[in-house]
Amino acid sequence: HNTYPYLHKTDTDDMVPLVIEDLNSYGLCVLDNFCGPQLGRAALKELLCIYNKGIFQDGQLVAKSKNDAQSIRSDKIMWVDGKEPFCVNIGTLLKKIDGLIMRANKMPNNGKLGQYLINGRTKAMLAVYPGSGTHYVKHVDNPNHDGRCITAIYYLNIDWDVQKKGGLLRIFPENESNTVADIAPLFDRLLFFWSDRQNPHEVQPSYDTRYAITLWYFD
Ligand SMILES: O=C(O)CNC(=O)c1n[nH]c2ccccc2c1=O
Ligand SMILES: [Fe+2]
Repeated sequence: HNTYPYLHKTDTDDMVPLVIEDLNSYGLCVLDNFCGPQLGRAALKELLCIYNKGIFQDGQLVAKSKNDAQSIRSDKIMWVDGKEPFCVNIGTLLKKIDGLIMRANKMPNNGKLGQYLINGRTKAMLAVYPGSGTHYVKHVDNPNHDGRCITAIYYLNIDWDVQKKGGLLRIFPENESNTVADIAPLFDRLLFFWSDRQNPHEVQPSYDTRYAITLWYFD
């Protein structure tokens, strides 16, 4: 597989053209250094604090082992709206992502993005893959027109080395049969992709604890 030349270092202060260009060309967009290490680390700290309170939901049931007592659980999640007192920095991060998506959606000549009128989003889903091979099987986020049009994932993994820790997100764009998009879940990286059948994707087995915050935008 060859992979996409879509990786952007966002030193330019206006990311809107990048988002429009890449969503139209590749159906996905990767923005690095999205909000800077300060806010990124503050958001990670809040996520860790919530996670260590043990209030995340149990991980998804992936495979029942032989005896029912154990079952392999995968990603653990928790939904927040970002206004909670323990999510101040996560809330600031979410506002930045909302602002970018809304500006891109309103921009004239924004191609396919103009076909949507984004008028809301889900709460933020905090997701932790606890390592030891936890993964997410190949799937489509919105296979049956539930209204979600764009998936936004913000990664918080400092010093993440995919060679050692796995946890790669692999997207299989439907109209690119021999091309995949391999996205490492790097700290302060923001990813957008169309949520529908255009983008089947999988989270490959992770061998360290892997943190992400996901939003789905509705039209
Ligand atoms: O973390 C990633 O890189 C990609 N992650 C996903 O595609 C993904 N997609 N759909 C979900 C639904 C419920 C709980 C977790 C998930 C989830 O991690
Ligand atoms: Fe997904």
